[in-house]
Order: sequence, then C-alpha cells, then structure tokens
Amino acid sequence: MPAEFVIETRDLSYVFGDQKVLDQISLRVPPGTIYGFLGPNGAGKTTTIKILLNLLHSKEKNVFLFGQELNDHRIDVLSRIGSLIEQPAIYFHLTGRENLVNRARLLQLTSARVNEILDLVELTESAEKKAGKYSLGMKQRLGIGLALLPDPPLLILDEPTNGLDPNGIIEVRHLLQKLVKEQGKTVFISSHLLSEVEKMITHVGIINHGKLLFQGTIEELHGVSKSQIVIVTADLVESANLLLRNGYHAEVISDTIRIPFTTLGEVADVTAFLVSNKHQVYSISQSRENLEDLFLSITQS
Ligand SMILES: Nc1ncnc2c1ncn2[C@@H]1O[C@H](COP(=O)(O)OP(=O)(O)OP(=O)(O)O)[C@@H](O)[C@H]1O
Repeated sequence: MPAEFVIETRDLSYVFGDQKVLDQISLRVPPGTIYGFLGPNGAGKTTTIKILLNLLHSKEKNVFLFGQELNDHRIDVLSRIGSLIEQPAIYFHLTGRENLVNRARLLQLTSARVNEILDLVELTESAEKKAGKYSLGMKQRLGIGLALLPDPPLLILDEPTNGLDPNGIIEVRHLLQKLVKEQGKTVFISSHLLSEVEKMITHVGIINHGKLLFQGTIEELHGVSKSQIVIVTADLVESANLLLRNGYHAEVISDTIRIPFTTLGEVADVTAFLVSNKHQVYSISQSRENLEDLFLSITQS
C-alpha cells in the first residue's frame, strides 16, 4: 500500500551550536501534490531540505520518506528523490544536451531518455546551445531536467523561482504542474515569496524561526484569511463615525469603510442601519485579506 505521506517529519528539531534552527517541525506532504514550503530568509527551509536529503543528519528517527524511516533506508529512499538545492550543477561550457548526456552516462541511461527530458523541460530547440548562454529560467529547467533523469517520484527544489523573471516563473510553474498531472510526481518546493509560487502550489507549510506556523491546502490558507465587509457611502467619514458610535469596528481604508465580517446577516443589518440613518450606500461587499498580507501577518506575529 502506498504511504499516506511522501514526506513526513515527526517533531523534527535541529540545532547549530546553541541555536535551535528547527523546532518540532511535523511536515506532511501527500502524494501527487505541489507543496510550497514558505518562510522568510533564515526561517529554516534549507536546513529542513538538507535533512530530508540526508546532507545534514537528524539522529532521531523522525524523518519518513515514502513511509520509510530515512536513517534505516537511506540508499533506497534517496534514490527515489530528484533534488535541486542552491545552484544547479551545470557545466556552462557544455550544451544543454551534453550536460544531460554526461549525467545520463553516469546513471547508465540511454540517449532516448535525454531526448525525453529535453522535451519535458522544453529545451529541445535550445539543446545544442551552450548552457552558459541560457536564460536563468532555462538554466533552472535544465537543472530540473538533470534531477528528473532517473525518473524519481519525488522532486525537492530549494527556491526554484528565486531570481527568475515573471516568464521564467510561469515556465517553471507549467513544468511542475505537468510533472504532477501527467506523471503523478510529488513536488516539494521552498520559497520566501508566496506570490511567486501561490499559483502553482496545492499545499502550503509556513515556517518562521524554525517553527511550522501553518500547514494545509492552499484553500485552507485562503479560509483563515480575514474577511471584511467593504462599504462605500456618499460620506465615508460621517458613516464610519456613525458605525463606530454604534459599536461597529469601522475603519476608513483607501476610500472604503471596513468592518470585520462575521455573518451575512450582519451585512444586511449594517446596510439597513446606514440606510435608515439616511446615509447613501453606494456599494457593500465582502473581501478577503490578500494572501501575501496573510503570509506576512503569520510570519511577523
Ligand atoms: N552551517 C550553519 N552553521 C550555523 N548556522 C547555520 C548554518 N546554516 C544555517 N544556519 C542558520 O540556521 C538558520 C536557518 O537557516 P536556513 O538556511 O535553513 O534558512 P532558510 O529558511 O533556508 O533561509 P534562506 O532562504 O536565507 O536560505 C539561520 O539562522 C542560519 O543562519
């Protein structure tokens, strides 16, 4: 039976000297997902990834990959992970194809596999160009292609969108989504910018100061964002004062009045209250805190 989680850590902690950089992290990454591991610089993302890849050792047996404990099944588990951490190991004086052929030889893979990968990462047309002449996005896709050569079911990518322009981000997004949809892979990516990965991820873990502050689906993250009633009236200040005098937590923010949303019934009450007090209501709607604000409020609290 396949494991419930492709990656699972149970209360994983890690110290550098006397600095606790990971504090009881319990990651749960279901198969067939794109899991965004998010947090500001220095939060502990790379340290976690290094532990998952056994580049740093956690002595306690609390890291499970494909349902197997990492220390006990190191070789088997690691052979099923493709990874990209820090800079991709690319030879810039070689072409994209030569880079892949070199690695394929080491892995005893055929040139047909190299062609498949070039196709997959959409570098067939630039295959004979020197990798040093590639754009950052192309280099990143070549790096992902190298990681994909042995066809691992799990890809772990540390900041794959870092430094890419918007087009580069879209290309990486399409590639990762294709890998999950068409090939059933699981992808774990870290980023310090929610906005760069928000459109590609299905699951989120938010880490700061070594603690996992949120974990769930992207919909669940939207669900915890604060909802507000947004009101526009003929005289915002008058209306806001009236609401404040009557116990509503009203604020005027960029040409609107905002009240924390509780129920739809309250939306109706507020509207009726303003109208009955002869305030002209131009519009009333419900808004959600944007995801980036939410991310900042989680990581800064
Ligand atoms: N080799 C090391 N020795 C001592 N401290 C380290 C070492 N590597 C990382 N740290 C510290 O551990 C903490 C977490 O670092 P880590 O690199 O995991 O964060 P990160 O979330 O990946 O951030 P970034 O995106 O900046 O790499 C930081 O305070 C960092 O200074």
